[in-house]
Parts: sequence; C-alpha cells; structure tokens
Amino acid sequence: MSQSKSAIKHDTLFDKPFTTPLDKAARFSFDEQVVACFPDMIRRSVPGYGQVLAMLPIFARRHCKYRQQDDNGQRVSRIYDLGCSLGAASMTLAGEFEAQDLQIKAIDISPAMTTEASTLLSENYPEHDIEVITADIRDVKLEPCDMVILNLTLQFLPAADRVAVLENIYNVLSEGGILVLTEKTHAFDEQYDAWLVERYYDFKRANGYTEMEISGKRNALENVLITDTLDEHHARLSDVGFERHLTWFQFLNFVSVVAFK
Ligand SMILES: C[S@@+](CC[C@H](N)C(=O)[O-])C[C@H]1O[C@@H](n2cnc3c(N)ncnc32)[C@H](O)[C@@H]1O
Ligand SMILES: O=C(O)C(=O)C[C@]1(C(=O)O)C=C[C@@H](O)C=C1
Repeated sequence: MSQSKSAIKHDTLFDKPFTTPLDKAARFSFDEQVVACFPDMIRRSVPGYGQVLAMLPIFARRHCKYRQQDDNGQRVSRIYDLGCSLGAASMTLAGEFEAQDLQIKAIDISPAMTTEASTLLSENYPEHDIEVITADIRDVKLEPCDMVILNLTLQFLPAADRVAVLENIYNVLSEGGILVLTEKTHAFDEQYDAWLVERYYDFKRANGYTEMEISGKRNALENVLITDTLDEHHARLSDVGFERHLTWFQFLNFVSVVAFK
C-alpha cells in the first residue's frame, strides 16, 4: 500500500511527559496526529495485527458467496469494515479480489481517518467498489452483507452500546456469513492478567517504545479503550443470536473471534 501524502511517520506521540488522565485533552483520540503515525503505531502496538489482516481475504473466500446485489443488479459480496481507520482491512481484501466481486463499505467516526482512508483506497484500488463513510457505527443502517469486520473497534464503544451494535450485525448478515471480531482483552484471573499485561509491555519495549511512551499511552487510553474478557465476548455473541463462534487467534491479550451466521 502506498501512503498518500508522505512516508509513514514514526509514532512519537507519547515520548513527552504526560498530563494526568483526568485532563480531557490528554485522552487518546483518533485525530490528525494519530492518523499521521497510525500505520506505525498499530503495527508496533498490536501483537499479530498483520497476521489477522492477512487472514481476512482467506476467510472471505470461504464465506462470501455473491449473495447481495449492487446498484446495477450485479451479484456481489458485501463486506463491512467497521471502525476502518485508514482502511487496512479493506485494502487487504481489495488486494485479493477482483473489482467486480466485492462491495466494501468502510465506516469510521473520525473524519481525519476517513479522509485519509478514502485517498489511500481510491489511489490503490480505483476500480473497486469501496465506499468510505464517516459515521458512528451505532447509528448507521447496515445493509444485508456476507462479512463484517470489527478489527479493534468494539473496545472503543461504551460497554452499554456493544450489544446493540452486534445485534444489528447479526440481523444483516446473510446465512453463511461471518463476523470477525478482533479485540484487546483482559484476563479474569488477576495473576494471569498481570502476566499478560507485563508481557504486552515487553512486546512494546521490543518494538522500540520507551517506559514513558508506554505509561503515557496507558493513561491516555484509560476509560477510552475498555476491554472485556474473552468469555464476555463469547457470552455477548451468544446473547445476540450467534449460535457458533470460536476464538481463531490469540496473541497475548489480543484475540480474534469468528462468529458464524
Ligand atoms: C484501533 S482503530 C481500528 C483499526 C482498523 N480497524 C484497522 O484494522 O486498521 C479503532 C477505530 O474505531 C473508530 N471508532 C471508534 N468508535 C467508533 C464509532 N462509534 N463508530 C465508528 N468508528 C468508531 C476510531 O475512530 C478508530 O479509527
Ligand atoms: O493498548 C494499547 O496500548 C494499544 O496501543 C492498543 C491499541 C488498540 O488496541 O487499538 C490502542 C490504540 C491504537 O489504536 C493502537 C493500538
């Protein structure tokens, strides 16, 4: 993928002393500053990020069966990329499918993200039917679809809103379709959780983050990124109607679950 304006910036967002977590301005947000270094940040901060992305087209090949129709009446597979950020998941899918086979709808609440995602996707895949939409995924009316990707997005919604978003997804997925839900989690057992969190910080250290950057980001994410346990995710998927869902990927405290309609 080529970056539109400049080379990807190195993430140095938290390399200065941080303010208190009560300072609203210090809260993590997906603004222009984050957009500028996002590919570097997510690659160095999320264990297995590239591996999860690489599996999405492989899952799509098995589960997307041209069940939908585009505006010209052509049979297509419709995929939602919810909380798309710069469109990395959409980009990976477009790279593995012919333009006429897919209709991708990539949605994000951050205009800074969607502006850059639109540029990147249209520059790299001008022939593909990819719509980038700036919206809150709690408000959008989804259309019938074959696959939904929630890659590190649900964790940023207030806990009380998560069921409704998953219910909407369940209702619009076609029979045979899938939801791929990737999340940062915490372990119920405090000792296991402490071990996982410490090894996660080791992972960040190994990727070049300093102690100040690690603690600054932790403060900024407090009450912004709210994790559930893996059991809570599975229970919620059952509650909204998914009868079958399994954890297909886990790397430290990051997991990915596939739910089958
Ligand atoms: C960690 S990023 C997702 C990464 C991306 N899916 C990827 O694979 O590269 C989380 C994204 O969710 C978006 N987001 C958070 N709350 C949202 C909401 N209510 N509606 C839509 N997008 C939301 C943020 O703006 C941010 O871009
Ligand atoms: O938990 C952390 O410290 C992270 O950096 C994780 C995480 C994520 O899971 O989305 C948080 C914010 C950025 O979007 C990139 C990675």
